[in-house]
Amino acid sequence: MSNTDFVLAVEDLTVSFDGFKAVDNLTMYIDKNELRVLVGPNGAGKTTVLDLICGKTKSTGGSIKFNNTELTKLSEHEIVRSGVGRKFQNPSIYENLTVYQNLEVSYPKGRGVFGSLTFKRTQEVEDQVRRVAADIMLTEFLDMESALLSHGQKQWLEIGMLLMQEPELLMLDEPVAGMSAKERDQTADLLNRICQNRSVIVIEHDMEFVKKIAHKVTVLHQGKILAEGPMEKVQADEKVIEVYLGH
Ligand SMILES: Nc1ncnc2c1ncn2[C@@H]1O[C@H](COP(=O)(O)OP(=O)(O)OP(=O)(O)O)[C@@H](O)[C@H]1O
Repeated sequence: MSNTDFVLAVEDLTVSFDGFKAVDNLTMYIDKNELRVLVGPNGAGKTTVLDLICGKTKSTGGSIKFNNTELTKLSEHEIVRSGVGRKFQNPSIYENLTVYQNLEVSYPKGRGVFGSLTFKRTQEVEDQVRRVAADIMLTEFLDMESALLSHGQKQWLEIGMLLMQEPELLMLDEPVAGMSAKERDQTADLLNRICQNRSVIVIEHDMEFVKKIAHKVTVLHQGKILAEGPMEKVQADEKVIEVYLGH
């Protein structure tokens, strides 16, 4: 495959589990600073696509290029180090640590030219913690034990822990599940802010929320792309209404 200007180029990606193709010859391109939403009925293959990109599941065929580096040959750890962050549905924060400490422990080790100068490094980490805390709306809560945060704030904290690593591609699986209407709106603002300097892929079922965030929507069905494009176009697509939106 040739090189592209896309941050992520997925081409002919396939994975089969005992002969069942959960992802079937999928081709999809994500731009720099694009926020793409994956939608589709249960079992369409959305989670499996993210699992393939982050290396949790190995593909049977096809290619995944991130900044023109082939990911399908790398380990999960190497994929994280190359700049891909993934958030699963359930928050995995350290409940007994403060918000500050959760962010601090997520700062990549061995980063930065001041590695040997402790005070400079400390300042570097502190600056990054404060920047991220502002992004995730938790500046006022930095000293609070994380167990005391609301469900929505815990989700934001986990996004913040990923942002500490400054990923160039961030993937989120149903980030607003269980959130209040207000928290959903705040999360939409948060995602619109953070995709200004990275690409983001979100799996989401809540179409009102999708409308607020999506630059483009990819509709998956039986491991294949049923439709792709701006929300208005996808929403008006007969096939999409039939297999997904009509329900
Ligand atoms: N490791 C696995 N082994 C066998 N089958 C799997 C595996 N992972 C996923 N599948 C199957 O692949 C299909 C796609 O699953 P996937 O979880 O990707 O769908 P989804 O679109 O994310 O659905 P949902 O909206 O329900 O999360 C399902 O039929 C699922 O049972």
